Amino acid sequence: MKNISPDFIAHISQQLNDPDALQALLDYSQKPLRKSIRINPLRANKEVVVNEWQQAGYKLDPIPWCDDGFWIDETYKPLADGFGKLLPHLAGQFYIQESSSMLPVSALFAAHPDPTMVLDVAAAPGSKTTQISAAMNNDGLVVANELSSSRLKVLYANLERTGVSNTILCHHDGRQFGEATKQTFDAILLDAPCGGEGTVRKDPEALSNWSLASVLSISELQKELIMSAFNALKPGGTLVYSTCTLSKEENQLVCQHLLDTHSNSVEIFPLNALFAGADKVATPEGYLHLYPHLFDSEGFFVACFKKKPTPVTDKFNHDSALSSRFPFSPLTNKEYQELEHHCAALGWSLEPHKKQLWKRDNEIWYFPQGIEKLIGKLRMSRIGVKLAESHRSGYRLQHQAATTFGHEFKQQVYELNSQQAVEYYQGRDISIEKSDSLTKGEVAVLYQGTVIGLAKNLGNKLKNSLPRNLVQDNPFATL
Ligand SMILES: C[S@@+](CC[C@H](N)C(=O)[O-])C[C@H]1O[C@@H](n2cnc3c(N)ncnc32)[C@H](O)[C@@H]1O
Repeated sequence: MKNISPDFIAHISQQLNDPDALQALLDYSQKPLRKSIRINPLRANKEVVVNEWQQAGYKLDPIPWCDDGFWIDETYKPLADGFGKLLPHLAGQFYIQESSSMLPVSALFAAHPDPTMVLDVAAAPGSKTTQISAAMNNDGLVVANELSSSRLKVLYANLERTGVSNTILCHHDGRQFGEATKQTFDAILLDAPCGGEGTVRKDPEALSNWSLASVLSISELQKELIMSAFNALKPGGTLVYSTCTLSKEENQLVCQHLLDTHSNSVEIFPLNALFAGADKVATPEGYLHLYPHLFDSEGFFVACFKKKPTPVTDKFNHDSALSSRFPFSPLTNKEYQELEHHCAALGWSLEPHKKQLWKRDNEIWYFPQGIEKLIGKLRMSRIGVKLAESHRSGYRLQHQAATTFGHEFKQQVYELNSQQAVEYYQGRDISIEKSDSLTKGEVAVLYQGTVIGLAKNLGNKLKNSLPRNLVQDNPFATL
């Protein structure tokens, strides 16, 4: 039995104003949450992954608001705990993501189908950043920001695992963007820090210490964050505000604060028709307010706004730069040609990426398109993908070069079977039959057609090049 504070029940009962809905909410709060995944088109083919799950005895039910999202029907076979250690998950073929959490990004792309510069204000652990990058097919640029340093590391690990290459990681307070990068982004997601009232099915203690004082206090932060995000939006841009909480104080009233303050320049983009059945959870304003019992999910709130395309009077006069240091420079022609020559051994042409290659000391990096517009404005913790390091003996490709661009390699690729892939993730070398199609040196290793990393072909074995921090204790191959 979940421990739900009577103060919360009294508060939400007033807002719901419907005894049957309250009872349904309390009943569903006691039920375990059904699990869901989002297939990652950057690393996998949807049909192949769905087929794999079906072969393993699971039914996957499509989530109506996300083309790549599925609920896992465990009726016939319960899922093992820790299925994050499953090879296709380690390979980034899917992301374990609660169904309602897929909604904000769907709303953002419905309102703004082709953004080139996106800001994710509160991004860790990265379920929505990875969803955004997948929807952009890794093109354009996403600033993924997170205030907490420990959560920033998890965010980076998830971007790395899922083959995302178009992000800049930042570690700012989200309230700084409005001044540092005013009118810069086509689209902004503010998946705000919140009271988490909608998460009780997953976290039994989420509602045990509820207090109105803490709801009101966090709503002040949310108001500052939404105002800052709106200022960072280009005219004509789209802002999505979302939370996993239920009280109006953290949802509708935060949105109302934006509407009241910017009444001349903001309009609501209604979400009533976002997916079949959306009207069932739509508020009179056109926001979506999912109580857990309505779609058998977590509780969630999503609102979408457009900044009117007319010029707006801006109360800020100057961008207030958060950094001026940028220790990178573009590659010289000679450096580019040397690296191109090295990559040719893998049948990989760097030509399409030429303008996005930068260097710092002996490191070569691939940066997202549009980075120039942000240089000097933000302190960037990590940009794009580290491709290679130069050493006296020549270049050495890095793990992420393979996981991000490995699908472009035409030679020196080796498909591992399940047992070999398990050994690869355990950090072990892999014995192979001598292969005529491989020369000695760098090889990209694949699992189920997805490049999972690099190895060095020594003839009868592949020497493992998986970075130490990615080595796993108990990876497993079958569901
Ligand atoms: C709801 S979670 C974000 C979940 C994430 N969008 C996802 O889908 O994986 C909110 C995040 O906001 C971060 N946060 C809290 N205060 C912040 C602030 N002032 N600026 C930026 N991020 C903040 C928290 O550390 C937390 O990671």
